Amino acid sequence: MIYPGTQANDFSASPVPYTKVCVIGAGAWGTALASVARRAGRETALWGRDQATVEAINTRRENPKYLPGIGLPHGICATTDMAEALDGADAVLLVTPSRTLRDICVQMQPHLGKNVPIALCAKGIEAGSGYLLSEVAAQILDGHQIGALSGPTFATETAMGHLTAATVAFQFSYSDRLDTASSPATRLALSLGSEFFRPYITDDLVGVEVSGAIKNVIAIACGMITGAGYAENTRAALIVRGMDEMKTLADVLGGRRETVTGLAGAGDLILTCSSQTSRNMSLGVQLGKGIARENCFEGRPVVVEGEVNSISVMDLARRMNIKLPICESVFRILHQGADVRETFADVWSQPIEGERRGLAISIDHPVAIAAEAIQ
Ligand SMILES: NC(=O)C1=CN([C@@H]2O[C@H](COP(=O)(O)OP(=O)(O)OC[C@H]3O[C@@H](n4cnc5c(N)ncnc54)[C@H](OP(=O)(O)O)[C@@H]3O)[C@@H](O)[C@H]2O)C=CC1
Ligand SMILES: O=C(CO)COP(=O)(O)O
Repeated sequence: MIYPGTQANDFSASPVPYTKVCVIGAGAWGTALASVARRAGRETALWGRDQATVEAINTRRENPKYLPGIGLPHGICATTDMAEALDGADAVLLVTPSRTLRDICVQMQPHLGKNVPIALCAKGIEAGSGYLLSEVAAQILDGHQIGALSGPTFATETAMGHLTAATVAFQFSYSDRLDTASSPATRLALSLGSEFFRPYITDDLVGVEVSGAIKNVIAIACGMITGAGYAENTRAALIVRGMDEMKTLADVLGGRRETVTGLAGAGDLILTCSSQTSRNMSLGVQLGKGIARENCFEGRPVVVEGEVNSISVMDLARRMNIKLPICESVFRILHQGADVRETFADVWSQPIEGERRGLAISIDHPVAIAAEAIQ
């Protein structure tokens, strides 16, 4: 039955998969996504700046630097030549860390085919400007549709072929079935989907990007309280209140709260706030135990997006005049030398408020009332 105001799927307007997917960035996630594209049957190019890594991928089907010991599928063409990688590509996945995005877009721009869509796979907000990554890319790559791919996706697991789901977000209209079929979200989902990888689609790019940027900061917070000896109840509370911070930022930037409850928000929080495979959670645990930053990860440089993004998220929150207490705590501990236990105790004793923000409830916390009564 078709209900009034709804439309049946129009299978006559079938989406067409892309022919050649180019992945920019041969780190852990870029290499895993190249495997996803290849396993889905796409012609797949992988651009990396490190000659030794590129050679190892082409000759040994392994990325020894970022995914040691994990076999890659046949047929990924890795190269250090940006022009060669992008030649003939009709879809691009951009997978270098968020701080490199502006530079990489500038490098890509002369070699991109007309109208080729770009899905951003890094998680973050630009430092200094407070722009979403899609805003940065749109400033440089005029004429290209910009979207995102995000979700609960540890690169090692995806590369090994463990079942993984993610969200592909490009702006389009759900109400127009032709638009839906031709949207890059639909076409990219079709291009990457396989028995190992299940993409979902959405038009809420802002909700997906905000979720990805904040979840890394919340994962650091969960690591910090775990390392400092708090229990599971506390971590669960932080995950859910962290999700509220995502909803609040998504709301003011024009995203949808419901997106935050999906794979890119709740899904990624559940994954990265529960496992020390997450670099963000792992950094938090080490800091919570009192290990100095320079000694975390045994001194190896490791991309921890939440570390720098705690600064950009707070800059954006101040500009939008909203409060994000957990993100602010992480910022104060990481960048202002605040103490882990004192900072989270402070969050815990804030005035009691409605679980959904905006409700007109604000009463002193019982801890504060009890302290006053004793005096
Ligand atoms: N790893 C994961 O499980 C997931 C990661 N992500 C996101 O993907 C993004 C990339 O992370 P990930 O792949 O894990 O990072 P890695 O640390 O594994 O790899 C980073 C890659 O970026 C390259 N790189 C660094 N700086 C530059 C630069 N200035 N110009 C060009 N290339 C550069 C590195 O090259 P080189 O080796 O030469 O330094 C390396 O290939 C992050 O935003 C992360 O949050 C998202 C989902 C899952
Ligand atoms: O984003 C990720 C999984 O979805 C990877 O998380 P980390 O960067 O914390 O390792």
